[in-house]
Amino acid sequence: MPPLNLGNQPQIPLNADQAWRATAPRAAETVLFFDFDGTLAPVDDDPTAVQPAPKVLAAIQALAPAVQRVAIVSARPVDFLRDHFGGLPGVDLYGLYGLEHSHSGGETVTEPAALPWVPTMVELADLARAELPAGTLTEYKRLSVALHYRTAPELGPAVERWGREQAERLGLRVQAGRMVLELKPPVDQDKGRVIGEAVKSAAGAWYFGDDVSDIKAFAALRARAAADPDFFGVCVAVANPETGQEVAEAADLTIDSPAALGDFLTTAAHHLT
Ligand SMILES: O=P(O)(O)OC[C@H]1O[C@H](O[C@H]2O[C@H](CO)[C@@H](O)[C@H](O)[C@H]2O)[C@H](O)[C@@H](O)[C@@H]1O
Repeated sequence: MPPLNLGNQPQIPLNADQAWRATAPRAAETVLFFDFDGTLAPVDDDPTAVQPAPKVLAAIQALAPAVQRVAIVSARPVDFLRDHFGGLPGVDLYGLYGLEHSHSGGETVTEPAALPWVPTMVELADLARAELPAGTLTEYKRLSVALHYRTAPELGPAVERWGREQAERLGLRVQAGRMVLELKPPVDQDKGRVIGEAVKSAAGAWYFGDDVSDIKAFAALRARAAADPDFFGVCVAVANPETGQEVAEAADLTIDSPAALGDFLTTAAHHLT
């Protein structure tokens, strides 16, 4: 396991085992955050077909009682996340980059400032299906629209151009991702803000992610650690051929794949339970 670059935290580089040992005494005040696609679940051409990697659900179930909170922080809607994690007690769900959230199986709360944008997203999804070339996939998510080109990468530049023009026309924000461009309401919410808020009362946190939107979450952990030398934060990248290098450069540690993350979390459960 490569050494961790923990920035302003411990004075010596740690490997993953040492980082879990450093987490153990503060486990009850530590939050474990996970991105979903590409992190907990391997990428698939069909966004509706993905499932968490083997061992992931069992490891999260084992870890949840040992830590302050487990939270999934995703661009997917909360309903989608609930279908995959709803049966796990004590897991909080943040969907649509935090525009929706549900805590410990409770009702889904939507950011009120985003709600007026639902009709715009309906219109945008219809237009995308009508105007974008065959081979692209339009994913309507109520408060955002994702324009996919994974099965036709050569269409990426055209999709990017069309999406950015529509964002300009409709006053939306864009979020680039892995073979996808996403259009979102102009509301100040993202994974960094979710994490910044959620770690206020924590003594430590781990964040696992694979995409550029996860780098803001890493930055939020770094900011929390910079403000409090006792806070122990670890940023973990999950490798991939698209955004992997950029995300790994921002992380303390890189894991090979969602399947390898299943093994990694299973080992972590032995450290914390
Ligand atoms: O924040 P995340 O949980 O990582 O969600 C990011 C996007 O994930 C999904 O798209 C990605 O995964 C798909 C399924 O493996 C894949 O086909 C696609 O190419 C990836 O970009 C999801 O469909 C998007 O809505 C999310 O924005």
